[in-house]
Parts: sequence; C-alpha cells; structure tokens
Amino acid sequence: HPPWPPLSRLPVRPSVRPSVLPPPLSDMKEKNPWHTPVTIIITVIGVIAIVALVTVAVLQNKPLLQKYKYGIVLDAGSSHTALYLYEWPAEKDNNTGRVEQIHSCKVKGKGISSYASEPWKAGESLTLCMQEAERWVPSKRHRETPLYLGATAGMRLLNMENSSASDKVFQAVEGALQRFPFSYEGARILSGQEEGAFGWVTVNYLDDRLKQGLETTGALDLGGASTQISFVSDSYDGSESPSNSVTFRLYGNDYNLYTHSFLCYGKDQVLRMVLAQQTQSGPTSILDPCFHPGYNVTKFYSELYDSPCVSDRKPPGAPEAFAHRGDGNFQQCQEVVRTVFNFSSCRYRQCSFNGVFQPHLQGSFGAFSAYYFVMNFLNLTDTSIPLQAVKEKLLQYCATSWDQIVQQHPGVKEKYLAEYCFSGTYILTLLTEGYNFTSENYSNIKFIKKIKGSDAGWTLGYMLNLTNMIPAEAPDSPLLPHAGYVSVVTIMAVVLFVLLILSLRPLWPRCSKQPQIV
Ligand SMILES: O=P(O)(O)OP(=O)(O)OP(=O)(O)OC[C@H]1O[C@@H](n2cnc3c(O)ncnc32)[C@H](O)[C@@H]1O
Repeated sequence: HPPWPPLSRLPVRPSVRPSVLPPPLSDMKEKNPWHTPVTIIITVIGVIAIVALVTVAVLQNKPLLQKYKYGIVLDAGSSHTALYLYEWPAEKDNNTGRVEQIHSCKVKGKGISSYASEPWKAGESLTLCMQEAERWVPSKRHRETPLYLGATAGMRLLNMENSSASDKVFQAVEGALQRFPFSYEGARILSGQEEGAFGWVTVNYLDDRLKQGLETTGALDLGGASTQISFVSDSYDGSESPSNSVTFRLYGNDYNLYTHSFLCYGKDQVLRMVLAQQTQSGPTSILDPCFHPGYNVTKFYSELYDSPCVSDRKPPGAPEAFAHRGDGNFQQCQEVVRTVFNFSSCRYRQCSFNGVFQPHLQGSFGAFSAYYFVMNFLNLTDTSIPLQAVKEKLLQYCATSWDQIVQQHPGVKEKYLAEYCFSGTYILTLLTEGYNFTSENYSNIKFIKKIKGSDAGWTLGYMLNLTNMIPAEAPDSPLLPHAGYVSVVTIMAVVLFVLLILSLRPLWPRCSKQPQIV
C-alpha cells in the first residue's frame, strides 16, 4: 500500500455548506442563561427571603419559657379543711391560660367549726398544709400569690347557733394565715348559693364548656352538712323563685343558672336526722335498718343532738346514751330516710322537696364530693346500670354482717365503713325522690372526683371569679395555633419558591434551539 498522503494534501470532499456558518470554535461555548447576573441576584434574594420568612415565623411563634402564677384556696368544710393550689401561665392570665390544680393537702383533724370551744386550734390545724404550699410555690411568687379561705355549711351552722364563737374561729384562722408570706385575701362563709354556683363554674370550666359555649353540665355536690344542685334548664328564666337564680356572662354567653343548697342535707347531718327520728322516745337502744347486722356502738344523746339541724328535737328526759345497733335492711332504711324529706307542700309549678322550687332536670350532671366517695366505694359509679340493679346491690350490701364488712375492707376508716349502707341509701333516695331523677335520666349522672387533674368542687370556680379569670366577653384568639401558623408559612414559602422558579422559565435553556455543529 502506498503510504497515506499527508493530511493537508487530502482532497477536500465538496460538502453542503450550512446556510449559517457555525461560529468560530472559541464562541461555541454557548452562554447559560441561568448565569446572567440578574437571574442569579433574583434567585439569591428569593431564597434569602423565603429562608428569612420561615425563620421569623418559627422564632416569633416559639413558645417563650413559661412562667407561672399561683393561687391558694382553703375549703373549710364541715367535716374537714382542704387546701388547693392552682397554677396558670403568667403571660396568659388575661383570660386565655388554663388554670390547673397542681397540689392539694388535706388538713389533719376535723373541720374548723368543730373548734368552737378552742378557736386557736382551728388556726393551728392549718399550719402543715400551709407550709406545704410555701414549698410548692416558688419563693419569688409568694408575695403575689392570693390566698383565700371559704367556709361552708359547718361554719354556716355554727354562725347560726353561736355567731361569736364563729367570729372567734375566723379570728384564729385569719391570724394563722396572715403569718404566711402569701397575699391573704380574706376568710368568709360562702352562701349556699355561692357554693352551688361556683361548683357549677368549676365543672364547666374544667370541661371547656364555657369557652366553647357548649351545653353545660349540671353540678351535684354532697357535703357533710349541706348539699347543692345547680343546672341550666330551658324551663327556668329566674322569674319563678328568683332566690334560686344566678346569672353569669362568661366568654360572651349568658347563663341563667338554677341553684339550691339544702342546709342540713349533707350526709352527716341527714344521719343525725335519721337517728333523731329513731330516738324520739329517748330509748336506750335502737335497731337501725341503715347499719349492718352485728354493728353495735354506744352513742351519746348530747353529741347526736348537738347541731341546729336536730337540736330542737332532743327528747326531753332522754338517757345519757343509747346502743346503736344495726339491722341491715335497705327497704326499711329507705323508709326512715324518706322521713327527712317533706313532699307535702309546693307553691310552685314543681318542687324538689321541702317546698323548694326545682325546674325540669336538663342535660348531664356531674356528681362529686360524697356522691363520688360513697358510690365509688359501693362500685356503683356506672350509671348505665338500671336503678333496680342499684337497689338490689344496696339491699345485699346493707344485709351483709358488720363482721364480714370489716373483714372485707381492712384498710377503710371504720366510721366511713359503718355508714356506706346509710349513705348509699340516702344518695339514691335524694336523687330519685328528692330531685326526681328517673330510670330514664339516671344515666345522665356521672359520678366524678376530678376533671383533668383538678378536684370537682366550688374552690376553683371561687378563685376564677375572685381573680377575674373568666372574662365576660370571649377573648380574641389567634386565627391559627402556633404549629398551624408555622406550617402555613412553610407551605407558602415553598409555593413562592416554585413560582419564582417557574417565573424564570423564559430564561431556561431550551434543548431544541441548541445549535447543531456538524
Ligand atoms: O360542704 P360541707 O357540707 O361543709 O362538707 P365538707 O366540705 O366537709 O364535705 P366533703 O365534701 O369534704 O365530704 C363530704 C362527706 O364525705 C365524707 N367523706 C370524705 N371522704 C370519704 C370517704 O372516703 N368515704 C366516705 N365518706 C367520705 C365526709 O366525712 C363528709 O361527710
């Protein structure tokens, strides 16, 4: 083979010249439109703006390190005193922060009204619980923490019986409370109406029914010396029996509440009335159907009749004491319990008992304090079971011998244990015959102790009212919660970014127009 001619001498094959001559090779590196300064600047600014938007949204809405405020309420009841400590976020005390019970303390011993003859002991009794509260509240918050004491039916009765003794108890209590570093806001007797209404506020506040304007729950409170019923009924506008009406405007809603407190109808005072009924002739021994067979305890007339609820019935010439013996008969017990209610006269459209007006029962009810203690012990908190089954359970329980009851419940305080048959019978009779709950609406009752960690009772409602923590009008609330706000801003930022990219479309490099080099 001849050697290949040098390249330069190879004949050039004629070719079809392109109509447009390609640019010189040095110019062939086509300019990328993304690299134009304007595009780069816009993109960078866009990205910075989006990052800044999201950062600000996240930082601005990050919950601040929470600070809290505190409030203390002492419930000076007839049977005992309890301290409740509440906490709420400091920044939100203007109506939006949730108030929660963070601690409670049961004062050792009896209620303050039982110290009438040695008032200083009433003040002294509060010391341990107050010291506990001092430890629970951060010391820098002590001075601003309001401290209230509210006394209920025990002191109402003492005040009726001996107002100077009641004043002395208050002086002693006041002196003791003022020694603590809190902001003492006073000690006073709550009216029965206040006790009922604040119990209702507590239940509905904790259930979030007030803020949301939902149908409210009624409140049934059974104490040692009084009992309260409070509910909203369409059939009650306050015109009939105005003394039972309490009106509220809460979170922008008007409420016309029916409430009544029956003094002497707490379970301890009713027991006195039931025993008074059985000791009218001044016997030395009684066979009580409300106590278990085999129960036998000596009781003193002077102690039994030492209460304004029964004092006028003390049989003249009665012996010093009587043997209180149990017979364990639910039906007969219910008959004696019925005698404490007067159903004979009613000057209104309808009454509960003792001539007290009561509108139609409406909605659901929360039953707390002794309602809960007793029904919980008896395993009867399930109100979906028929009323007949509740009666049968009580019939069987009351008939159980005292020995067996003591054996079956070794850890339970003997005073409570002895009285569950009586208390269960009283609760059933009060609900069905006193307040007219029927087998149709019995299941509307819920026996409760706590709601979301806070005890059901008047104390929280009382504090919310005194600290103006429930506004009359609904507070302005942010459109979205924190998480929702951040999500919306993030989504918007992503959408903006995509739109920015799309808006720069004309500058995108286009494959079809790429010059072909042949
Ligand atoms: O409202 P007032 O009438 O003044 O009474 P209180 O404030 O003392 O009433 P409580 O709700 O503290 O208690 C109601 C009743 O329940 C009783 N009680 C408390 N704990 C109990 C339990 O575990 N079992 C049975 N009864 C209990 C207590 O002795 C009272 O007779």
